[in-house]
Amino acid sequence: MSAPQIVVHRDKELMAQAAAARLITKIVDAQAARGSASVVLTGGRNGNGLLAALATAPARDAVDWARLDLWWGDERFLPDGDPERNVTQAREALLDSVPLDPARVHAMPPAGGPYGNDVDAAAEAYAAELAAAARPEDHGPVPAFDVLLLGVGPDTHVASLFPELPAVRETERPVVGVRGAPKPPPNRVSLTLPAIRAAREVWLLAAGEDKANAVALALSGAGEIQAPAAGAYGRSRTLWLLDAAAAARLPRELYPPATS
Ligand SMILES: O=C1O[C@H](COP(=O)(O)O)[C@@H](O)[C@H](O)[C@H]1O
Repeated sequence: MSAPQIVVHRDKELMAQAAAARLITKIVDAQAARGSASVVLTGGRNGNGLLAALATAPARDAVDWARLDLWWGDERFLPDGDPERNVTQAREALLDSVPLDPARVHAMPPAGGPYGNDVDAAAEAYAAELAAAARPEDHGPVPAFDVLLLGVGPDTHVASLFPELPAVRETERPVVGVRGAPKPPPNRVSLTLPAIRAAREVWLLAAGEDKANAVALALSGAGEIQAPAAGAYGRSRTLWLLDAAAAARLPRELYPPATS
């Protein structure tokens, strides 16, 4: 478990640009060290903002896109191509404009696809895909992702792990089907906290005043069942990337005065 580090930027645009620059460096370093890199994407406003910033970042061509595995932390269980699917939004923000290897883009199964409307079967299939990619040195059923991105919801949810719902209590399976999510759509597929914690680095993104209470709660000792974001951490690093509005209710002593 790594203790959270907090970085606060002036506004959400700067936060997205700085996070994109940080991610480029991390991917390039991982590719230099291990030949390829793996990143878990998130949906939501801040995750898509980061991808859009990456699409226009001057250094984006430093990444060898063909040697990058992309996974998702969660997906809205909707038909393929639905505009509300996280993968659809990621394609629009970035993925369609870079030369990825399609075999390394690991989207979660859609509703109405090979698993029909069975969200549990879709979750099991994604768990099997992750297990097939895990190497012995990863010591678990999922790869040791280089970076796992998470948006933080106003209710402290991360991926599709919502406060008090069964998915956030899961301690064995790496991927679960979610029903009855309080944010539409109700059916989702999500990595669980154990799978999230397999990542080398977990980066949590939050911008805007509607996230201020969630950020303060998660970073002030709340339990992960009540505040799922509090249970999201990486093996070697946990980074909270915030804008000033989202950090507004954090005790000032929790982060250095830097912020640009
Ligand atoms: O529905 C979802 O919401 C969260 C947070 O989204 P935001 O727009 O409030 O930042 C997101 O992280 C998750 O991937 C997505 O499915």
